Parts: sequence; structure tokens; C-alpha cells
Amino acid sequence: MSCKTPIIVALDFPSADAALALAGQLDPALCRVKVGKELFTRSGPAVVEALQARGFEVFLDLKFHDIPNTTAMAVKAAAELGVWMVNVHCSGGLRMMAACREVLERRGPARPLLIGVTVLTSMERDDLAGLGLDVEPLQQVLRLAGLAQQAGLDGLVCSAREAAELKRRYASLQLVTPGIRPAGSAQDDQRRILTPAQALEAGSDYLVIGRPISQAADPAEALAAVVAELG
Ligand SMILES: O=c1ccn([C@@H]2O[C@H](COP(=O)(O)O)[C@@H](O)[C@H]2O)c(=O)[nH]1
Repeated sequence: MSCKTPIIVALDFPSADAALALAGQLDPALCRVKVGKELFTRSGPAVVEALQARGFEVFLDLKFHDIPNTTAMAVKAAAELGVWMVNVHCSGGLRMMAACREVLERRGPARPLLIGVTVLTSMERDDLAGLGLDVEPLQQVLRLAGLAQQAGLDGLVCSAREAAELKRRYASLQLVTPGIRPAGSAQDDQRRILTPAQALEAGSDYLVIGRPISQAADPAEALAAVVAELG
């Protein structure tokens, strides 16, 4: 089933049953789904396979961050699961990202998109200062984006707030943006947020949306509202 929208719904649940119950209310023509650390740690590859069997393309969001060989082998394992997208932290460095790219290239065109996580959307300037980085998030994102492009990655995880500048400098990188909040929804722990329409306008290629859909009284209706907002 090919998906007609840029929406990726984050299935952040403590069990496969809960994730599959939500997926059962969603249409794979209207969204892709994301399996992250909580769900994968509890349910493993089986939940990915169950979602694929229901027609969903899966973004395996495990944000690998380790030495080059370990990370590349983890990316290879993800590719063997047949996921649509996989990611690593850009702060693992150029050699680590290049090793991941190389291991996927050996698979030919039937490989997942390889995406680099820049600065988490939950972080703002003060959080970076706590890490010893006396810069605005945009500056750090741009620095990591340059490395990701050099390593041959397909795209970045960033905030939609950085999308316009990233598209201007790195037009070929696909931008995957969490921190999406429809007007009126809770910010939760996110800091660098935009609405779905603002994110698309800024240049996001994919919008990752979790709680505003997964915790809605009617998730299918919440998804339909985002689809309608995007026109
Ligand atoms: O910088 C990042 C990277 C990943 N995420 C993930 O996206 C979803 C967002 O969920 P919401 O409920 O819409 O906040 C979540 O799975 C995160 O792990 C991110 O938010 N920011």
C-alpha cells in the first residue's frame, strides 16, 4: 500500500496489543507508523512484522548511537527486517554514519532510508548549554547536517523550525520532523514545535506525530483532521 501523506504516527505504547489496536484504527494510505524504543524493547521485531502485514511502512526509530561497526550492524539488522526508514544519531560522527551508509549500499536499491538525528525536538538553547554547547539549536543542527550530508545519509530528524534553512543549504536531504502540534494541543515535553501546516510550509518532508493522535479520544478523526489541515 503506498501512503499518500507525509504523516508518520508514533506508536509509543507499552505493548504490541496497544500499538496494533491503534494501528487498526488507522489507514496505511493516510499514514506511515513509527516504532520507537519503548515498543521495540517490549515487543521486538514481531510488532514490526505485524504492522507490515497490515500494510504499514515502518520507521524504526531506535536512534542508534555507538561505535561505527556496532551501529552499522544494527542498521543492517533493521534493513533485514524490511523497515522503510531507520535512524542513527549524527553525533556518533562522520565515520559512524558513513559505515551505516556503506552497509546499506551493499543491499542495492531495496534498502531503508537512512536518517540522522540532529538535535532532539525536546531540547532548547539551555539544554545544549548544559552539554557544554553554547549555541542555538539551529547552529548545532546545521553543523550535524553538514556531517550527515558528507556521510551520504538520506535525511535528517530535526525540528520543522529548522526546515527552511536546512532546505536552503541541503536541498537533497529529506527532513523528518517530530515536535508537530496541531493548534490547541498540549506541548508535552516538546520544545521546538510547529503545527502540521506550518511544518509543511517550512519544508518538512515527513511529519512525526505521536500523542496528538495516539492519545486522542478518536485517533482516526485526529489523523483525518491533520490530513485535512495539510490539504
Ligand atoms: O528529536 C526528536 C526525535 C524523535 N522524536 C520522537 O517522535 C515522537 C514524537 O511524539 P509526540 O507524542 O508527538 O511528542 C516520539 O516517539 C519521540 O521519540 C522526537 O519527539 N523528537
